Amino acid sequence: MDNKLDIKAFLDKDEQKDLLRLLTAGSVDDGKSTLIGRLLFDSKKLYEDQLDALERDSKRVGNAGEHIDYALLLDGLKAEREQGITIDVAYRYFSTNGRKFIIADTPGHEQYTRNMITGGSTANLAIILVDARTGVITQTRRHTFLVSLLGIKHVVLAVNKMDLVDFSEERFDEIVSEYKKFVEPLGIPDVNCIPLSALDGDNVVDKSERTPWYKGISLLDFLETVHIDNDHNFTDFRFPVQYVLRPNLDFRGFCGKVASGIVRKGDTVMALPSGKTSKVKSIVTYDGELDYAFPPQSVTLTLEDEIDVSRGEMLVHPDNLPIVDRNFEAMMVWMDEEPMDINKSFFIKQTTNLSRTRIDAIKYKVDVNTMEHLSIDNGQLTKDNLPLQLNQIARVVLTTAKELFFDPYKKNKSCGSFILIDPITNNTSAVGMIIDRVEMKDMAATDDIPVLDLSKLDIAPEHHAAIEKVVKELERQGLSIKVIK
Ligand SMILES: Nc1nc2c(ncn2[C@@H]2O[C@H](COP(=O)(O)OP(=O)(O)OP(=O)(O)O)[C@@H](O)[C@H]2O)c(=O)[nH]1
Repeated sequence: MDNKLDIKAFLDKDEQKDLLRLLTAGSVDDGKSTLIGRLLFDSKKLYEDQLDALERDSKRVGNAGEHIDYALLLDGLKAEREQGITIDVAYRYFSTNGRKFIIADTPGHEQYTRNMITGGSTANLAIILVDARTGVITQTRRHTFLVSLLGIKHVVLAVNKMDLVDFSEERFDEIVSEYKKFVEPLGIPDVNCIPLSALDGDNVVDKSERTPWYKGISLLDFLETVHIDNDHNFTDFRFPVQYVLRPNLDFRGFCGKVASGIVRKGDTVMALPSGKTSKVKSIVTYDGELDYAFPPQSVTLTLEDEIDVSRGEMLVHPDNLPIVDRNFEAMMVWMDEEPMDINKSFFIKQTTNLSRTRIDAIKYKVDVNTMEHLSIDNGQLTKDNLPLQLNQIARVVLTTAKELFFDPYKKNKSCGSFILIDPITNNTSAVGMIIDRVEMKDMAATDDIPVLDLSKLDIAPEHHAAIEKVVKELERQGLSIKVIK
């Protein structure tokens, strides 16, 4: 049997490959488990005893008739779910010649929204499954909305069970056009639709002869080649200090993970909030010194001057500053069984910074199934407006006790996200994605970026470049404006 894993060769080669993190979402019975099982099986990442057990169990309890029931590979997870023991995200690992993959397999039901948020928080790509017979349904919309909220840039709509609609091109086109209509306003940059049969393996690893009208590539080919390097922010250098290393009086190093941007030896850096500047003397790692570092490398920076920087503070380039503020608006997902108590103060953790915070207002809640905004009276909770419950999403205004150094999430995931921690139970109460500081409210939200239409202004075209420069500067400060020429 050639599906056996050669552990030694696998480990030797595996280290150097690049990693794609993906999230799978679909509703019950769309075939998610079968698809993941098929990917593991066809990419030859199963042990021989697993294969024997799979064949045996398929005959005994499988749901796939004469076929091997690939979903049985994932049954451990299912059993847990049915018994309600854990509702955690299951992570699965496989690799091909080209890439390593980590699949976050999240349950599809609305009650598991928080699991999807957890599983998707680091994902590069989301596979959203639909059954070709039923097409786009409420869950498809909800999952796609959450994916857009998490800023996942690549989506594959996997139209599964094409064998049950005779591999009909018309049916596929119908589903794709309905999906595209709904997905376009969400602004996900890369959306791909693939007709599949997870059960028979069509277009999963190899292109299928049964869909000659489909001109794209197979799912695995796509996963192996999708370009994700540009998804990182290499522009805005942010170095949240994790701790200060001072083994003796001659050495003071600032340890942390490069959250975004690139830092080079000799760069002038500014410490926030003090505003003091110095030059990077060395970039030290466990494996030796580096000339430059980029995300997500963990490094220790030493500076030429003795400036005071402590844990939770940040090193940045002085000509490219984050927003420094105590107020901001964010989209927030409630993660706690305990509903939100608006009178309570929470801990907020954003990068390595920890502060106290209170929730000033809920601007609106989002109905995750219809994406409708459910407005709240004047931003305040009233007795008719129940506070946020588990899995609910809202646009909120927060005020923190200390200044935070942040970017809008759209621009910088690591510095634009935070969690709220309940100070009494220590539970993670909520996760949030920062939209902008409060003064610029309504400016950078996905649904209401202001538009500057140059063609409507009485300004000579030779001055447009100057205007664009101003707009770029505003963008750098976190204010998004769309310019139309
Ligand atoms: N005909 C056909 N059946 C499929 C296909 N993919 C999955 N199935 C069947 O659909 C049923 C559900 O598949 P699963 O993989 O268990 O679905 P799931 O989405 O993981 O379901 P949950 O884990 O319960 O959410 C099983 O009987 C599968 O054999 C397909 O491409 N074609």
